[in-house]
Amino acid sequence: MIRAHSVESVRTAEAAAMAKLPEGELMSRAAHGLAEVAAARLTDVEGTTVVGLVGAGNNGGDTLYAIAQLAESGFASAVVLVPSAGRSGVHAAGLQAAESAGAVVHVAADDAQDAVEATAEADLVLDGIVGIGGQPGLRPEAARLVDAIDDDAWVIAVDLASGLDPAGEAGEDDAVWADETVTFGTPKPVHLLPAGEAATGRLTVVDIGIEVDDVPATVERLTWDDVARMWPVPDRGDDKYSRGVLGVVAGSEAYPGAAVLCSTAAAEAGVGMLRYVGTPTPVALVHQAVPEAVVGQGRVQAWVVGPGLDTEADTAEARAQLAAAREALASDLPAIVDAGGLALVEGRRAAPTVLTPHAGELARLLTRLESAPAGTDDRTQGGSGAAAGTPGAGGPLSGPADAGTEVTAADVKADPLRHARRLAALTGATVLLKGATTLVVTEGEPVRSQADAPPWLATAGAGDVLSGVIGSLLAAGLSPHDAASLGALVHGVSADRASGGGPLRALAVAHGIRPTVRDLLARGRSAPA
Ligand SMILES: NC(=O)C1=CN([C@@H]2O[C@H](COP(=O)(O)OP(=O)(O)OC[C@H]3O[C@@H](n4cnc5c(N)ncnc54)[C@H](O)[C@@H]3O)[C@@H](O)[C@H]2O)[C@@H](O)CC1
Ligand SMILES: [K+]
Repeated sequence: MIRAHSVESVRTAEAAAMAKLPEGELMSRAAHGLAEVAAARLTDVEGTTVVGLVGAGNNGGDTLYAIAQLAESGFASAVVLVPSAGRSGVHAAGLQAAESAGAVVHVAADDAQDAVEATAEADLVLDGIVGIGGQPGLRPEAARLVDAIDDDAWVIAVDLASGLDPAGEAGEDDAVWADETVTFGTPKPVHLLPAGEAATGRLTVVDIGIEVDDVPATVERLTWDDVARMWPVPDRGDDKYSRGVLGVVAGSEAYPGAAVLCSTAAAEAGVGMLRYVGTPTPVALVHQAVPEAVVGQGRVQAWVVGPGLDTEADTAEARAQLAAAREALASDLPAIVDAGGLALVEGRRAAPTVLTPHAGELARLLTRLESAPAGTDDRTQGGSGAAAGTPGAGGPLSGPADAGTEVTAADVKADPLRHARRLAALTGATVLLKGATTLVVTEGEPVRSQADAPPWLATAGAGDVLSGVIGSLLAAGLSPHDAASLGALVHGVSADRASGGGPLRALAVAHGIRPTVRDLLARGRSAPA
């Protein structure tokens, strides 16, 4: 698991480490690690010239010491001092070290053109304008230099790409776009969240000796090695019932394929037994594709409600299926609710719940639930009461200003984490927000952020497959938070393997789940203890 810590936690851990170490030791370790990565990349890109863009804080200090080391190693090295105060505005000892080692110093405030040219000529750029002390956005003097960076240059962000919000909450267009980020001690939230991940590029963490193992993370990412630890593996005493029976209420005459995709994925994920509830056409198709499925209601341990469900259909069979969906939602069993099922969500369920909207569905659901007058839904039923009867309240970022106003898909895309948190606060559910980076948000837990899938996965039916995988994990007893994030990981890896760099079909992703889980489990068995 990759764990990212808040700026506040990092500063506390740094202060504790600094108290035990000689002055300057942490910065020296950071700069040394940074210089080693920079030297390796200069060799990779057959470059000879490196320039460090140096801001006013310790991020600039790291950069100055790294440039000093690179200059001593024989690379043509320069620094561009960004602050308007020039030499007196940057880390003094770092500047002295860089100059003594032979680095050329350009002061942007004294000769802007000279600074721009030096930046444009570099094969490798170290972005040391701001780190965790930075406000989002770039000031004009910094932006001018960043614009001058050659398209072919390799850009290493020091700690984080300058201009990004270190917390990864606010999106920011005006930021450095790095090929790689070298961070210190632990990843920061910005590195793993949609607002910053793309501009972060490849992430390397340099160990500088700060202790964060016991500090709660703000953002987490499951990795391949977590699968063996978390996946429900049967033992000799298990039978199909003890392993988990999943009920699937999915598909319709209009969208029969969703039932096939969801049920196939659940079977591929190794569910103990599958009960399918649907209308005649999807029933016939599920029989063919998943002969082990049992049709009709019965005892289950968890439900999938909604893929391909047509809430407008008005035949007797469709009404019966819809009644089964409502019954499942009203039950005290874990449920994952997707697509058509989201229209049936009225507020809090008492039981563990995963909601899996895309941006448009999240927007519609928030708009509907937040505009519902207090007391008209079952929001108070068995919940913790944090948001009971008070639409929009309770979440750290949701407030009265948000309540009752229409939310659009564009709003959600611009600020996905905040909106996912709002829905989690409102429903008490785990919210899995689909996107290039999938967010899994549960109140009181670190956000899980998964980016395992190729863009080819943006294809019809992919969500039906995901809900089948997550449903099988809920039926096996995983928590909604673990089921959603582990499901997203395995779904993404299966998609990556099935794609192999080319087009992808949802059915191929579903059929890839079984070998993907097998290989990830085998990887866990062969990993050193
Ligand atoms: N504290 C420590 O012991 C360590 C800190 N390290 C480095 O120190 C960094 C944090 O240092 P600081 O707290 O000095 O903060 P920063 O270096 O991130 O920068 C803060 C300075 O930048 C200015 N600034 C803020 N936003 C700006 C913007 N948008 N554009 C231009 N200037 C802006 C502020 O006026 C302030 O002077 C970390 O990111 C890391 O690189 C490392 O050396 C490891 C050890
Ligand atoms: K930086």
